Amino acid sequence: MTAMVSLRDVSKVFDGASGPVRAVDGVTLDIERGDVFGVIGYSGAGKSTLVRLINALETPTSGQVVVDGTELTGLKERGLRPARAGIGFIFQQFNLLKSRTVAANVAYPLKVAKWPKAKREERVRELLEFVGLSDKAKQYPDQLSGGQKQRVGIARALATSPALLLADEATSALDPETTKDVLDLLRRVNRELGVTIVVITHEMSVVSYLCHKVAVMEHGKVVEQGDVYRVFAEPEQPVTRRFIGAALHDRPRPDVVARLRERHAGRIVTIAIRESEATADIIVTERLRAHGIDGHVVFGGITEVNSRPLGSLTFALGGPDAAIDAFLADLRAHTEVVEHTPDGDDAGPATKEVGA
Ligand SMILES: Nc1ncnc2c1ncn2[C@@H]1O[C@H](COP(=O)(O)OP(=O)(O)OP(=O)(O)O)[C@@H](O)[C@H]1O
Repeated sequence: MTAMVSLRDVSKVFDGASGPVRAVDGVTLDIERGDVFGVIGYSGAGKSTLVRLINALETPTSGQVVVDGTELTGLKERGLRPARAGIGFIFQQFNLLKSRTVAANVAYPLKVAKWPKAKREERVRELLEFVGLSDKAKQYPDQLSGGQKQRVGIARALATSPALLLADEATSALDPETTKDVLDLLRRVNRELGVTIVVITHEMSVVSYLCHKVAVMEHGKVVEQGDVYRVFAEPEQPVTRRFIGAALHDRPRPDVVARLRERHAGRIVTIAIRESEATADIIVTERLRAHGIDGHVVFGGITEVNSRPLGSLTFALGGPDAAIDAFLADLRAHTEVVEHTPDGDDAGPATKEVGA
């Protein structure tokens, strides 16, 4: 089966005030059917332009864009219309019609598509039930909370049963609790309705909660892409590491290490917890006992990335140095271990096999 979205060496150049701007620069990627695909990057990285190329609101300067088997490149306005109709869109600012009720907002694309009234009403009922807003049908957008407005936005985007849903910063205007509700709804859209979702975001937490795959953008280029867990566990690019550092608060920063050292006697060591070491706490506890040394957790956390555990735990270790060295060598055969020494971080011998 072909990919839902396929970009081949796609570039978009705008005429900026001070010369041409390569908003998207030679991007090649495939978004498979049924995936939730995240596109992450800082402001100006080219994310919005990339989505606008996928839904044919922009035409590429060069390269090829294929959506659901249709090559968009070269199509005229009339040819683009059916392609756009197969794509749902949700926005940061919801873009609801204030003067119309919730039901009328959801019905709007069906009206445009000339559905008969009775069919429209039935579909709206079904959609409002799916997003949990059946009781709000007659209310107006201003009477709803941000999360409820985005639910209406999602219902409206799904009205004509698109195979692809594009979400551009869809949760950026929401608080964390509401964000989680909306992300849970998007998960259901993907799992229960089989809709492929492309999520544009600057928040790594959104990617780790919702996405299967991720592409990291910087200066118009995709600098890294792949399985979300792999990218989180083994980031290759500095920009990716910065995003992950902001999402995982489990690795102590230098100032935190300095405070830990003041508070705790012994050697301070951070141990990575990966899915391959799902029982890492047991391994650590067992090895501590086997080597006859003391250790207690002083910092860290384990989070879920794509529903799999990832994080790290920092220990203060006490006992004879030789025993601690043997313990660290032992653990390094299983996972990444960093010792925070007064001279800086020591990741151990370069030949260690990380995550083996
Ligand atoms: N119509 C346009 N004309 C000129 N320059 C543009 C146009 N649209 C985007 N750009 C420029 O292209 C670059 C990428 O913009 P884009 O909006 O795609 O980035 P982004 O990653 O979505 O950022 P943000 O999250 O701030 O929207 C920016 O430098 C932007 O100024």
